[in-house]
This record gives sequence, structure tokens and C-alpha cells, in this order.
Amino acid sequence: AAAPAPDMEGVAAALNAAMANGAPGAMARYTGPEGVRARTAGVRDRVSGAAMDSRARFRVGSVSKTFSSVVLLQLADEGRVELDAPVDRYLPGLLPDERITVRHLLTHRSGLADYTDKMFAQTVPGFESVRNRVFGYRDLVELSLREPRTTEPGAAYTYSNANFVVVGMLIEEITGRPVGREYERRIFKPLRLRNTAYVHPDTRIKGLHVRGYLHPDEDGAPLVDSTEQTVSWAQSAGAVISNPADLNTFMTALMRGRLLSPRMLDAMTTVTPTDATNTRFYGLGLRRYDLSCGAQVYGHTGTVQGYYTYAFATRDGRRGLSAMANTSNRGAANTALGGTLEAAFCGKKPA
Ligand SMILES: C[C@@H](NC(=O)[C@@H](C)NC(=O)CCCC[C@H](NC(=O)C[NH3+])C(=O)[O-])C(=O)O
Repeated sequence: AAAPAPDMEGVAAALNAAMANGAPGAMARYTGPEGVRARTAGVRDRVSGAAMDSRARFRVGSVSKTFSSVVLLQLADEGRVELDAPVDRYLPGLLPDERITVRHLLTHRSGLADYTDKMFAQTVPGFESVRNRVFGYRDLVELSLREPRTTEPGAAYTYSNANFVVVGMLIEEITGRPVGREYERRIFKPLRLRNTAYVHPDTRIKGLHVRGYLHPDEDGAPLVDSTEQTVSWAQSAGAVISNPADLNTFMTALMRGRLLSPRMLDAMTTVTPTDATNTRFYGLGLRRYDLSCGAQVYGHTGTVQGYYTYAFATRDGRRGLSAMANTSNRGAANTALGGTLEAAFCGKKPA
């Protein structure tokens, strides 16, 4: 059946719901056979009052994991890394268990603990303690290895930023180049993503951008402007900057086979369930959400201080949606923002 037209009023309602739940602003951009549709709400800057702008850049958080996964899978397509080889073959001695394979990293089944749980147990103090720090990859792996492993290698899905820190190390080890350079030459340049950048450890977002606002843990405490930070605590797991149009271009081009061989794209989109709802799945650095109308959308979510992101596309790459709310540490705002997916990909609810 032909896909339903996007329900842009429903998208706008989801943006307003994100604002009602604590986001100063939000925006979404749909691309499909009907053309491009964008909606904005609220402000991108609480001090100047500047309105949200769908061209503006922001921190995409874990959507960075899909960029990192694409680079590593291109290296696999080139025969320079084997997904089922132990990480130990490429980074000898880094990890304490040689059963951990490259594929375990990409599927969050390595058992490596997520160091951000402790790092950000207290949201604002944790953020303030790292926002200007520059970590080496090994510092972050060390932080992870201080915690007990969460599963036997391959046995279960347990999400961890540490996995994609090691993916960044693999990319640099195999190519001999910084991960940012590989993003540029393999993804940003070929797809002409002119509003996408990897500037770690620079703390600024250059050009027209959204300011991000972090909710403290204490009820009623004022929002913290978290726009400037190194995101060195995440790097290849979360430090990419982009904008809605570039995220649509990236996810739809990925699904159309512009970045990987058909075999590798099939591997990337081969998913396993991540929870009991059987509507959320994970492949190789890629999420799949199964929506109420039967649509299956592939992409990633992102959470970095001051920014919630969704960036998804249909498997045929004909339709895409990216959405952002400029707040975080406020789950209800994130859930509300997620409502843009149902509205965009399932269209108007039957009356
Ligand atoms: C979940 C998401 N993951 C990511 O995007 C990665 C890069 N972000 C995190 O791990 C969250 C770090 C804490 C955020 C902070 N929370 C706290 O500090 C809680 N105490 C905040 O909300 O800004 C994803 O894969 O979709």
C-alpha cells in the first residue's frame, strides 16, 4: 500500500508537547515523495528569544554512532576489518576478554560497562566536571573497565557508549587517520553534508545553531545553558554536529545503499529486540522502530546535554524524518518528541 502522507499537524503537536514538557524549542523536518515539510516551535536561544530555525545546527549525540558504524562497515566492505574477529586482533591488549568481537561492539553485546552512568549520576555536577575536559579514548575505556561487565560477550544487548568509543579507536587504528577525517572523506563530503561537522575537542558550534538547555535534577532549578562543551566524554559515540536536512540526507542515502554494499547494509539492518515491547530493535549501530501502522523505520536517537534528537528513514530511503528538542534530562520531553515519528510515517490517525 502506498505510504500515507505525513501528518504535519501531528508533527507540530508533538513539538508543542515537547515544549509543554520542558523544551524551550523543537523542530522536525520530513522528506518524502510529497517533498520536504518542516515545522518549528519555540526558541533556539532563550536569551535573545531567536525563534527555532530548521536550518540550525545542533549536537546529535548518539546519532554519531551510526556515522561511526558506517565508517567501520565501509572498512569491512574493503576487507580491512572482519566483523567476527576479536577486537584483540586490531587493538591487542585493550580489552580484558578476547572473546569480544567487532560485531559485539556494533550491537551493544560486548558487556563493556557504560561509564556515563557514574559520570552523570548527578546531572549538572557531572556535566560541569567534564564539559571542558579532553579525554583520550583509552581514558574512557579505562573508566568502563573499572565497572563490572554487564554480560558475557554476545549473550545480551546492553547499551554502552564504551562500545562506540572502541569503534572510534578501531577506525583510527585501521586507517591511521583521526575519526573526524574519516567521517569527512567517507560521508560528509560525498553526501555534501555542509552543515555536519566533527570538531572535537572544540567546544563551539559554528554557524547558525541551536543553544541547548539542560534540566538540573532538582525540581524547579533553573535550566543550565549546555551549548558549549567538548563532548570528549563521547567522541565517536556522540560528538557529531549536524542539522535536520543533513540528517535526512544521511539516513535516506544510507538506506538507498549510497554508503555500503547491499550485503553490508543488510547486515547493518539485521536487528534483534532491545526490550520486551518487540517494537524497538538494534542492528549494527542502527535502531529500528516498528510504528503502530506497521511502518518500520531505521535510524538513531541522541541525547547529549541540552539536545534530544531523532533521525530515522524507511528501509527504501524514500522517506525520512529528523527531529530535535533543545533540552535533556527530561524524559517526558524526549518521549513527546518521539511522537513526530508516528505522525510523519503513519500519517493522520483514522478518525
Ligand atoms: C540514549 C542515547 N545515548 C546517547 O545519545 C549518548 C551519547 N548519551 C548518553 O549516553 C547520555 C549521557 C547523559 C545525558 C544526560 N543525562 C543525565 O545526566 C542523567 N543523570 C542528559 O540527559 O543530558 C541514545 O543512544 O539514544
